[in-house]
Amino acid sequence: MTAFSDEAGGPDGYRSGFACFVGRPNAGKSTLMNALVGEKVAITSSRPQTTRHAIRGIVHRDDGQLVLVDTPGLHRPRTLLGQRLNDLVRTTWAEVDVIGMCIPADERVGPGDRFIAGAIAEIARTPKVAVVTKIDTITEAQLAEQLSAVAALGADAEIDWAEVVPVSAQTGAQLDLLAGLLLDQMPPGPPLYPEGELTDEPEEKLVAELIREAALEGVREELPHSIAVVVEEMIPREDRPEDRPLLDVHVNIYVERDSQKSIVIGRKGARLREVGTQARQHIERLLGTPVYLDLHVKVAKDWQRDPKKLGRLGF
Ligand SMILES: Nc1nc2c(ncn2[C@@H]2O[C@H](COP(=O)(O)OP(=O)(O)OP(=O)(O)O)[C@@H](O)[C@H]2O)c(=O)[nH]1
Repeated sequence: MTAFSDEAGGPDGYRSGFACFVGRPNAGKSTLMNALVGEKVAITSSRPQTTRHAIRGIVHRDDGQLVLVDTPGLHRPRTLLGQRLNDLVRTTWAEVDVIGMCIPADERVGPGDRFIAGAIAEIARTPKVAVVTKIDTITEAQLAEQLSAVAALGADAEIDWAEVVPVSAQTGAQLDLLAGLLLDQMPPGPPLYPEGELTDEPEEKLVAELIREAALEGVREELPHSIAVVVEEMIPREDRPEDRPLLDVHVNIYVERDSQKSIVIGRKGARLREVGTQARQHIERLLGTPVYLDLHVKVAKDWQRDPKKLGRLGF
């Protein structure tokens, strides 16, 4: 008997993978994730990113590792960026190993829940667990009723719930059970995040994309493909109080010509400031942390035609 299985390279019976929680506003997602992880983990204080998703926290157990990732909310998309964010939400859903849908015990199942159930139903291959939250607020009889409403919600959306689990993040009831059931949906494998190991490049690409979108907004005609965005550095600001982290994000925006540089910067820098404000909000939403965004506009002459420059710009 060896301590590690051959195929997976992890300890025997050990599972690991990604989970995300969805649910309408106020469903108790954040409270649940914090309770599962045990303590508030600011994304900047531990940034073991190997996916492009913001990691909310990691549940370490003897039998496995559960990585909880954050998704921004699904919106009615009004802009291209909004559309992007929705795509991002769906991409996250499709890439995790299990989706937990939170439904509060103390509110009737409604249109908001049906909208989300319909959307996750489209992610056909990913197992879905229904989590009835805040059960400390209701009686057993009410819980029984809510459980049948949740079963009906699944049936209507053609979701086959892998599990339906009532929990309370407040009292801690059934949290351990939930973690175990989520872990059951994970593939066998070694821990995904050995402590201290970081590779956050893919996340930086995503941040770069958000900035590029914001920079192109309104000037797409003038500089269709002439903008490249490179995130030079993302580092947590030192000497910040633990509950008030700040992530410094240093970014270069490359254009091909001086004339394009002035377009991006705008009159007295007004446009660039606007781009920064807009992009920062989206980045903060994505990463779940306050961000200081430092944007510089540089000219890389004809970068689109220069293979060396293209390489440096990440193409
Ligand atoms: N009694 C009780 N209240 C809870 C529980 N979990 C969450 N709440 C409360 O429900 C409210 C919403 O919880 P959140 O965790 O912020 O919900 P959310 O789904 O993350 O909300 P959004 O960020 O708006 O999407 C908060 O006031 C919580 O304190 C629980 O288990 N029991």
